[in-house]
This record gives sequence, structure tokens and C-alpha cells, in this order.
Amino acid sequence: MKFSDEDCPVTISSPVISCRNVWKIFGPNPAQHMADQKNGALPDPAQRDQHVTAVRDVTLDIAPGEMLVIMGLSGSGKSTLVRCLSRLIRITGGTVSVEGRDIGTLDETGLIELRRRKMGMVFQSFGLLPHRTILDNVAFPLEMRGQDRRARYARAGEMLELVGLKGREGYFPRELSGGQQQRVGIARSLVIEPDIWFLDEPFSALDPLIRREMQDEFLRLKGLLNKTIVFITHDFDEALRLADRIAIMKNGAIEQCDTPDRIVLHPATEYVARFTADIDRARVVRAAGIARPPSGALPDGEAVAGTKTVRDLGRQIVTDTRAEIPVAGSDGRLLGVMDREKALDILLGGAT
Ligand SMILES: Nc1ncnc2c1ncn2[C@@H]1O[C@H](COP(=O)(O)OP(=O)(O)OP(=O)(O)O)[C@@H](O)[C@H]1O
Repeated sequence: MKFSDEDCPVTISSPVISCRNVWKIFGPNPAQHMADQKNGALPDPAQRDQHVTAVRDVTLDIAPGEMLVIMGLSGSGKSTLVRCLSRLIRITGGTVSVEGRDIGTLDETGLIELRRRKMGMVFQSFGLLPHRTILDNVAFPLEMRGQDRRARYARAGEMLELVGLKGREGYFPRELSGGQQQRVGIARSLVIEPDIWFLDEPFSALDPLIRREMQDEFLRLKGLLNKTIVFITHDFDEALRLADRIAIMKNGAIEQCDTPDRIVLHPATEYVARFTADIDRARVVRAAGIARPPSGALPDGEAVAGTKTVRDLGRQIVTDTRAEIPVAGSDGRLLGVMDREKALDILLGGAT
């Protein structure tokens, strides 16, 4: 019997963003400081104290349409990495390519084009212009692009409708709640139809209920728009709800970049294991993630959907009498079987 390899990590053949050995060092002599670190030379303490290695030798590919979530403690380099990917800052070493083009070689015009046409950004602070209506705020990037008034208002109106703010076009930012203001920020970043969308803790200033609502809204938009998304968050629940892959950073380096399933089941380092220790694995691990070939004949009876989490399947895992439960992929093909004991362990919070 041939089993599908749906649960294997993706290899990305034509990434939208590709970074190779990217470094970003702040300080008076970053190139020298990078060379010292690469050579294993210990910089003298005075030089070391003057420099911060915010991004350390990061190599990463991001697939078209992928949602990559970046996590890590405060100061681990998440925002700096995103700034390197969008060339908001110049990198100290390595290359960042967008659709195969090294963005380090772009001149000023090329850079402006890249930011105005290809990349959208949303930050934690909404950054709305207080004296402009929200329609004007959303239309602003198109004004910068020189688009005529009628066309830009029409487009901005569509974006406001998309984020559920139709009817509020004439309001000023101060007349909206935090969640609504962030919706305006999202509409403004989408108005230029970016292929790549960077979001740096966009919901962290919102209270938990609104935050949840914004995540739902975001998932809806993600489904509609099919963009490549890089999203920073401190919140594991948020990451698990949104991510195709999660990159965990420590001291500027990526410790592990993997699917949520694999991050919790196969942490690559001690640090990742500790970082993810409090996560309820049953909510993360999907049947496909623990499917393996059957030990003997394929068990009779219905298969469970590989996309369901162990938590979703909780009742069945407890009551099913089969030692191995067949698991099917989204196309109906058999992925393998789920060991019921192992699934029970995950469900009850046992070691995995
Ligand atoms: N312009 C700068 N000049 C000097 N150091 C900087 C600069 N920007 C960032 N850093 C330093 O680089 C390191 C990484 O910062 P960064 O903001 O990327 O971390 P982060 O993971 O996004 O943190 P947070 O979660 O708190 O936003 C930190 O030590 C920070 O102080």
C-alpha cells in the first residue's frame, strides 16, 4: 500500500522571499563585528558592548501563499528580521531576494516601487492620520502613487467594505474603537494590492475579545486574498490559529522553522522545547501529523480526517476500540494510521 506524504515538511521550489545567511548588526562597525563572529574570533569587550547582533545568519525561504509566523522573546530580532525582508533597513551581510531578485541591489526608485506595489505592512500602532477621514486614510497610499481622486476613493471604499467598515467612510480615526482603527490600518495596507503582507504584532494593542474577532477577520481575508504573509506575534494561540509554519527566534537566529505540529512534537532544540512546553499539544497536533504505516493489516472501519486535531477527535480517541485508527487526507487518500495510545497520551497531556 502506498501512503501519501502529506505530513512531510514542505520543500519550497520557487520561494517568494528567500534569505541566505542574513545578518543585521547595529553599531559603529557592523561589518567587522560580523566578520569576527563568523571567524569565531572573540571581539574585544569594548567592541562587543557597542554592537547588537539583531539578526544572526538567518536562512529562510517563504513559499507563495504561505503564512509564516515569527515568534520569540522580546529583543530576539523578530521586527529587525521583518525590516530586513522588506528592506526597511539595510542588512549587514547575506542576501534577501524577492521573487528571485536580490533586493539589496535595488536603487531608490526600485525600492519605492517594491514597497508601493509589492509589499503591504501593518504595525501594532495604527499610524492613522488623525485629521483625515478613514476613507482618506485608506486612499492615502494611492494618492502617493498619483492615482486620481475618483479611482482612489472607489478602491478605498471597496477595501473598507472588505474589512467591515462600510458606512463609516466619513468618520475620523478618533471616532473609532481600537479594533476598528486596526481594520482601517489593514484596509490601508491592502489598498495597493500587495502580494506580500508583513504584519508586526498587529493585534497586540487590542483587548482579548476584539483580538479574537480580528483573528477571525484576518483568517477570512487570508482565505479571500491568497497573499504571502509574514506575521509577528508573542501569542502562541494566535500563532497556532494562523500559521502554516512558525519560525522561533533566539538571539537573532532562527532556532526552528517548521509546521506547528512538528514544532511541538519534534522541537529541534532545548530552547524550542522550553518555549513550547506550556502548549496544549492536543490542540496543535493533527491526525495527519502522527499518522504512520499500520503495523499489520489495515484496521476496519471509518478513517478520521487528517486535518482534525487530537482535541477535535477527543471523544473518538477515548471510545474507539481499535488500537490503530486509519487517517485520511483531504483528497480521501489514506495517510496511514494513528496509534490510539499515542493519541490518548497527547490528549491527556502525557509526554510525546
Ligand atoms: N535601530 C537600532 N539600533 C540599535 N539596536 C537596535 C535597533 N533596533 C533594534 N535594536 C536591537 O536589536 C535587538 C532586536 O530587536 P527587535 O526589535 O528586532 O526585537 P523583537 O524580537 O522584535 O522585540 P520585541 O518583541 O520587543 O518587539 C534588540 O536588542 C534591540 O535593542
